[in-house]
Amino acid sequence: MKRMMKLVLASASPRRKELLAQIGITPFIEPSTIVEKVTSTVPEEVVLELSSQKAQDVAQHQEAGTIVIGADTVVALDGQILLKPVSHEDAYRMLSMLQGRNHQVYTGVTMVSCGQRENKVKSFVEKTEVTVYPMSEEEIKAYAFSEEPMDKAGAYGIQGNYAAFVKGITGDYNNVVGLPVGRVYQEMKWMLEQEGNND
Ligand SMILES: Cc1cn([C@H]2C[C@H](O)[C@@H](COP(=O)(O)OP(=O)(O)OP(=O)(O)O)O2)c(=O)[nH]c1=O
Repeated sequence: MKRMMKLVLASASPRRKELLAQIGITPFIEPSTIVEKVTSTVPEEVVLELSSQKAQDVAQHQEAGTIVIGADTVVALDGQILLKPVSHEDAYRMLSMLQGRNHQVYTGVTMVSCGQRENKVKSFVEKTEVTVYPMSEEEIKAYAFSEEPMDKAGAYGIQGNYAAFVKGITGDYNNVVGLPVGRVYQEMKWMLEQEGNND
């Protein structure tokens, strides 16, 4: 990327930080403190709203020349949103619904480029289809009552033990883990090029 700028990741998710590190980007970490509120029940709209709230919240305190990235990931089954489980029983319920079926993972990303006078904002949604093998009662219970599901949308981590149950995916794997880094890089490059052209 041609210009030096400060990058802030408005996220407490260690996975998002690691995915950026994988492509050589070391962001400052400033998780947003907003109380997440949504006006929609459509997965694509929900992740856009939440990613925007997180990025805008953190962008308020930044100096010009900073880019803030906010992201939000949900799992959707037949259009119904599955967020993070609130308990192991809740994880068990979600995992029972997902086994033997296809579902979608949506990550919304909002990038705010902080300027002297105004901020520029770019948002997008990335979708990945995931097919899950049938799971036995014992497998669902063992996984649901492990620590892995608790901080993850849909109660699973494709990057962890749940890989044993993933038959296939269509789309970006990193999107399921919480950040479609390829698209983030491309969109950020485009954003900086546009700003360079306007200088
Ligand atoms: C489906 C799936 C989700 N996840 C994670 C990615 C996200 O961290 C989490 C969804 O929660 P989010 O609310 O998107 O993010 P977060 O609370 O972890 O972090 P922050 O709000 O501060 O940005 O689920 C996996 O790690 N693996 C998976 O396979």
